[in-house]
Amino acid sequence: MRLIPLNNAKDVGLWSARYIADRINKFQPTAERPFVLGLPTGGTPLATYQRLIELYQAGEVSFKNVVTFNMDEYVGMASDHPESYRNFMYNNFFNHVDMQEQNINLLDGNTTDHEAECQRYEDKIKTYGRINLFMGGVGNDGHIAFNEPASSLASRTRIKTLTHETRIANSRFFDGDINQVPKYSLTIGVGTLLDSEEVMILITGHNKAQALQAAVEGCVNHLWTVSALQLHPKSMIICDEPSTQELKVKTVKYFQELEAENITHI
Ligand SMILES: N[C@@H]1[C@@H](O)[C@H](O)[C@@H](COP(=O)(O)O)O[C@@H]1O
Repeated sequence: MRLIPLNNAKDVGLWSARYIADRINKFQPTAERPFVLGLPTGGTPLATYQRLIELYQAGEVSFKNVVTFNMDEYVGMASDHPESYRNFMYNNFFNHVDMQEQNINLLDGNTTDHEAECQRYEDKIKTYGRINLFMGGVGNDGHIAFNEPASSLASRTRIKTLTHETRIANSRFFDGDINQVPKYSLTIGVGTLLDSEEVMILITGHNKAQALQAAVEGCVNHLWTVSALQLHPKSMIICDEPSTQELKVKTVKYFQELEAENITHI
């Protein structure tokens, strides 16, 4: 695992956007051979999306031959609801770059057959071989996508019940009213994420400090699904200073020194 400790959330956005743009450009995607990018929602990746839009406007990257798969979606929320993850993605990213509509993949949380919808998603990913780079965030309780504590680390795309803690955390997007937060989601599984060629997780803010510690210093454990990154051959966490509060000074120093020496360490 590579850990990139940066100063603040803005730097996390700048660094991660530059990394994504460089990966796309190096890949030289074409219509026949697109770059496949996994994407999250949430407050954390907003700075990354903003910076990616700026890079696109500056002509430094194009998304014309990029295919995207989003991590998750609420169940039973109208697709035009301002807080649906579909809307979030169009408002904060897709509408501002040259993504092609047919290259955008989102889970449909309004289907009557959740199992078939999740299988469709898994099958669609397989038609591209695998996801080249999956970007993600993390919940306060260490969940990736909506893989809540005690999710199987071999799980695939499926319906999940959201924990009370996650619903409280996400109620900030619903006028602080937990009753408006959906109870279920469709989410890629931990196994789906681990199948990607590369995984990049963004972690910012002191409220994510325990999750970061579990991911880096803890054992692989289904109670902190982000810890499954330790099983991935090419995973990376980009974090800010407040989120490192629970890490040992020695741990942070170790990773800072690796980055200073520019060693790509996995
Ligand atoms: N399903 C999403 C996750 O993908 C996201 O990582 C998490 C943290 O979001 P934020 O970045 O807003 O803290 O929120 C939700 O639970």
